[in-house]
Amino acid sequence: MNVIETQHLTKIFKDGASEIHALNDVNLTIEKSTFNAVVGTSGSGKTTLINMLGGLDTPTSGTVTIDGTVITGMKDRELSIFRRKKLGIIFQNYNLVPTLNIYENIVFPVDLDGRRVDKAFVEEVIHTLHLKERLGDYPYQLSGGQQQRVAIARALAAKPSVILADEPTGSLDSKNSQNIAGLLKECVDTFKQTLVMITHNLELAQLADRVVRMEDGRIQE
Ligand SMILES: Nc1ncnc2c1ncn2[C@@H]1O[C@H](COP(=O)(O)OP(=O)(O)OP(=O)(O)O)[C@@H](O)[C@H]1O
Repeated sequence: MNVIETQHLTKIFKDGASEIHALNDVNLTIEKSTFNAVVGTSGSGKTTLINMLGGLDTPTSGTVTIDGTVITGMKDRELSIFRRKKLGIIFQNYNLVPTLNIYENIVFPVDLDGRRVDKAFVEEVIHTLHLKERLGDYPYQLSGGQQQRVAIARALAAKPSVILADEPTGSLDSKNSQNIAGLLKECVDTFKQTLVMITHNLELAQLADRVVRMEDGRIQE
């Protein structure tokens, strides 16, 4: 079953008189419960693609379907509810809530949705991400790498069917990157989640079931 599908997905950025074709007629299907790495040179369209899959930006043309629902053209409110229920997005800038402590940040999306937190699972995530000692702290007290780990924990805690990640281990050392990639892989296998992760790290890409290679806004598998 395909959990993600794009049809003729195109994004053109206008820059003065010139146009940048960041995505060029991308037709991508991603199967449920798979780990997908997106690789490609700088400027090839990876972040633009992830933003479109997460409904964070609107395509110039084409559509995105997630779990059978066409999200393209959805109203903002509808889209943010859909996103909260179905998607875990790990941003490059962590977007933690400054007035909530680390634990509250991690369970925030689940709380917002009025769902029960799976405490045992959240504890495992916290343990793997080495956040146990920091749960009562506030985001400003954490380093960039620690904040990144909180953002990953937050995305996983809600057990979304799709996890979108843009360089989730970008500011971490190689051992921590491997551990976190291992945890993400475990989530894919255990909870049948689907992961689409941009990475420049070829070691991490090797853990993936599929490597999607982008070049000039197109997929070159
Ligand atoms: N908001 C924007 N306005 C104008 N051009 C943009 C915008 N966002 C992206 N672009 C352009 O679209 C192209 C694709 O950018 P994108 O960020 O998707 O690449 P990327 O593969 O993620 O690169 P990197 O690996 O460096 O993060 C680039 O040429 C970029 O300059």
